[in-house]
Amino acid sequence: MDTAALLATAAVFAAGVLYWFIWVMGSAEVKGKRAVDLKMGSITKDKVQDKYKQYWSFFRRPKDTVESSENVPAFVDTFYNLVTDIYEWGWGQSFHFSPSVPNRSHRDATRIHEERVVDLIKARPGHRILDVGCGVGGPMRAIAARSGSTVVGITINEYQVGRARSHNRKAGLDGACEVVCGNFLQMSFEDCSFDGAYSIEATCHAPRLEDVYAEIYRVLKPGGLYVSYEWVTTGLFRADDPKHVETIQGIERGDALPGLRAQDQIAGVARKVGFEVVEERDLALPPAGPWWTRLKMGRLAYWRNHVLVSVMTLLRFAPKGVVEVHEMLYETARHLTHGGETGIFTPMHMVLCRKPIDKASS
Ligand SMILES: C=C(CC[C@@H](C)[C@H]1CC[C@H]2C3=CC[C@H]4[C@H](C)[C@@H](O)CC[C@]4(C)[C@H]3CC[C@]12C)C(C)C
Ligand SMILES: C[S@@+](CC[C@H](N)C(=O)[O-])C[C@H]1O[C@@H](n2cnc3c(N)ncnc32)[C@H](O)[C@@H]1O
Repeated sequence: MDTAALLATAAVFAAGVLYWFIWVMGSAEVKGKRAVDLKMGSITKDKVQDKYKQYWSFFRRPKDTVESSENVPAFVDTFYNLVTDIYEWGWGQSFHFSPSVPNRSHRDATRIHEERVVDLIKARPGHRILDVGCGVGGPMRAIAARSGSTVVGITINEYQVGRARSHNRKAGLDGACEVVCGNFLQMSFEDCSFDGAYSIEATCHAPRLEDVYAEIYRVLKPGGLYVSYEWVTTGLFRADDPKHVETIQGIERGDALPGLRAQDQIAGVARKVGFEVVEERDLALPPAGPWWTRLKMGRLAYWRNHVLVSVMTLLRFAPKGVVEVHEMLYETARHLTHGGETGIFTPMHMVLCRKPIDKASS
């Protein structure tokens, strides 16, 4: 091949890559995602690698030390600085799973799973509802819109607060949705100040579940309902099966969890802090459609995203650590899928609780 032909081939190839790059970004924008905006939360380029290493060294430390429990909220905050943009970009504004629904889109299935909360806690106009661990507010907006209630969300991550407020404004729901930055283990809200509360796949980050449940109990009005979708191991999990252990530890490490609890512990914790348990059920069990199929179907997209984040890192649109964080999430998706397929793990063990009517705070 002579030089001219070589140059022409190279030019065609470069144009192809550029066209593909623009197409990927364009299609992501059409779906409402922000392909060019992988800033990694509030972390600057140079700090991403350090934070990422810090995150891993934390999760490799021996478990159950008092010191690590105290540090959990700070590391969870670091984790969300690392993953929030990728989550939003690759999953949407709701950071949770949902049972798949035949002939319905992921978006619909997500909304259905969120709106179920409205019926469970009987949220209605005039109510003030607490969203414990609100992320960037996908569930909050769906629940406020559906119920006519006012929803107040709390998240430990400052970056998510900004994202959630901006989404609330764009959705015209900033009058109905409020977002505060804080630790759900020590909330600044008044005793008995909420008519209802919910947490969607968030309390799994608490080192001791009783601490967050006790706080929710405190801020609920007597008679108020609280529902939680909990991440737990099921009765099928065998601690003496190395593959089970690898999967569960993979889920814990890749999702910043201090340790998954067993399904049969949840109601006991709720009762211990004073709640009446109204209902308890794994929403992932049949006839519910599998929640993990959405993760499985994304293999091609993961590869595309990997190329995209690599190119963006190369062009310095994204900080260095993004590629590694993306790889870590890919690995986590594998563990989550295995957890779902084997049935040893569920992200939607639902527990519905009531604060007894004759009790004031604590
Ligand atoms: C409740 C929690 C988060 C649950 C899920 C929202 C996220 C768990 C794993 C995440 C993802 C895994 C693979 C990513 C993929 C490699 C990337 O290309 C696009 C984004 C992913 C699909 C990402 C999206 C969010 C999750 C599904 C935990 C933290 C308690
Ligand atoms: C997986 S996300 C779920 C977000 C939201 N519920 C949703 O479904 O989109 C978990 C959320 O819990 C929040 N969180 C974890 N630990 C927290 C803590 N100690 N205090 C406040 N928020 C916390 C995280 O910041 C994040 O917003």
